[in-house]
Amino acid sequence: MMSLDLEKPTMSANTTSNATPAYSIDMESLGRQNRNLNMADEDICLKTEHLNLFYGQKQALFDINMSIPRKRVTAFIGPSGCGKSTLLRTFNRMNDLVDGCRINGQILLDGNDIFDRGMDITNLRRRVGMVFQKPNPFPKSIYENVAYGLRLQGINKKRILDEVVEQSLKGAALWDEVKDRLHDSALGLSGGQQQRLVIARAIAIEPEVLLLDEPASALDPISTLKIEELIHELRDRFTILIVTHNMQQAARVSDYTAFMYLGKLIEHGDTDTLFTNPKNKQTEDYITGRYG
Ligand SMILES: Nc1ncnc2c1ncn2[C@@H]1O[C@H](COP(=O)(O)OP(=O)(O)OP(=O)(O)O)[C@@H](O)[C@H]1O
Repeated sequence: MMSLDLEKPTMSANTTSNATPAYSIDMESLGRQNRNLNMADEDICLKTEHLNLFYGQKQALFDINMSIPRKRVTAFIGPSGCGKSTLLRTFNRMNDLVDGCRINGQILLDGNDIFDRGMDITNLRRRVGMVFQKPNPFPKSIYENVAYGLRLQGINKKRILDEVVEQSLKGAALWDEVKDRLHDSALGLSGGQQQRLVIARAIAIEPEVLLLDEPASALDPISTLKIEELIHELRDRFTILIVTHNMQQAARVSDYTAFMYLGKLIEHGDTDTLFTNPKNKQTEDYITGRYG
């Protein structure tokens, strides 16, 4: 069982410059296991190369170069406005929908540039699913929410839909709670259930990558815990990228963590090392609560 300490991370009282930093995250108490990961051994799913992003005149991302390993959980942390959500949204080209947004550089998904002219955006978004902060089920039944992506692909056979709906709801740890009311409106579910439904809808079409933009920040602590447990269960099937304001959550759920500051990627490494032995002073200042 993971720790349920979901409050804002405790900030360090020990901020004198020469003292041993008192890290605000106690990795041992989080109950996570050190997985001894090494980026050099990983199979890379996504890679950014010299990625810059501008909203009009304002540059929001600066020369981001990072490799994201397949079937691992990567957390993005950093102070408000540092570009976490912006970066997350570039991976399925959601920023294309923002007026005046301009991008240069590359993002490679399985080695292919997602900005290539030949890239089919609908197919990209099928391969790279996204879940937002606020649960957004469609005003349809629970069943139809999960079946939605398959129906879009022209799959209407009841036997197949039934099977995928059941497997996806089980995969999202929601089946037991809804199996007797699959044809009721999804809007009647609690916020936490709605968020798991949205995750079921996302995984029903078997994406390679799941982008989670603060998926638990609108939820109560118990629902938050369920989402975190779900991320643990899904990590073997999908490459998961999660933006979170909560450092403890990042430390609990992720294999790798990326720390961003003012639109730059400051440090990216395995979560155990980043939270216990950061290489960069700015990362250390952030995780010891000196700013943010
Ligand atoms: N649609 C937009 N148009 C113009 N500027 C934007 C837009 N979206 C974000 N920005 C700006 O880009 C910068 C990065 O914002 P972003 O939301 O990516 O940061 P964040 O780290 O996710 O912040 P938070 O933790 O507060 O959600 C901010 O300065 C923000 O004001």
